[in-house]
Amino acid sequence: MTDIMHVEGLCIAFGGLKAVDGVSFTAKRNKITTVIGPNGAGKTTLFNLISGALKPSGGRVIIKGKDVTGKGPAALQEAGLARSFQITNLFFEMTVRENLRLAAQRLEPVRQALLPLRRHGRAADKVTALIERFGFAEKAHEIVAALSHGEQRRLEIAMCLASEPQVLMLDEPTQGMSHGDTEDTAQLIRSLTDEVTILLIEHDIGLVMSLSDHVVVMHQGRKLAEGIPAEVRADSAVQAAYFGHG
Ligand SMILES: Nc1ncnc2c1ncn2[C@@H]1O[C@H](COP(=O)(O)OP(=O)(O)OP(=O)(O)O)[C@@H](O)[C@H]1O
Repeated sequence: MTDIMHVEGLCIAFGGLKAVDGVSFTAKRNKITTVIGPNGAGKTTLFNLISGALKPSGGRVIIKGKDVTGKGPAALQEAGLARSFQITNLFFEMTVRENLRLAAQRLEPVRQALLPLRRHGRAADKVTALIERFGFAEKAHEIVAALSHGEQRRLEIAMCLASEPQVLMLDEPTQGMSHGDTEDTAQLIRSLTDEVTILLIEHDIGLVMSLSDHVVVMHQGRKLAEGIPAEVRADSAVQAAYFGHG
């Protein structure tokens, strides 16, 4: 089965404002689906509905055939969903390795949590693999506060992967990064699709075009268009609403 997540007719209103108004799309396994749209289009609210931070007033979220609509973040994590929160999940006074070790703790049996951290085992192996993959070998023992902003953002993504999710939601993962860091992070995100399905919010249109397999365009709470990057870019309604010309 290539579909891993179905979003069906999600809705929520704040007062009279329909922030997300009947949005549906499907995320394909091991692909990158990117949600774009002008400021206030409803992208973050859509992510909040999918990740369980907000309960929709209508519609459903199905992950691997299971209805997870309105379930809390813990149940969604159980269903295989992880969301990066722009470095707010990091412990700044702990080292890179310690942060990853905490994030990977979920892989250990519950009784293990009561014992001192083990040097070997599934969680420890995962941490070592992530340090390697994310290029932190030389910084594993540095405290997070000493890392650059780009490194902190990358560590946050690595932390999300530590619990071995199947769907990873990233909200503007390269925001505030230098050009070089953006390129490296884009390459890294692309490489992650061999193990995870990615759902992205991104404003940098160059990145959207080069990174996405599928693009969902939102405008005023609704889905305006979807398709492969070249298709949505050529769509006249998208050009008028998003690129500012038609
Ligand atoms: N908790 C809330 N209460 C009231 N209105 C809200 C709330 N959250 C979002 N909104 C409104 O819903 C609309 C959609 O906001 P949202 O943040 O989802 O848009 P966005 O596409 O993510 O925008 P941006 O690109 O600027 O982050 C906006 O008009 C916003 O003001």
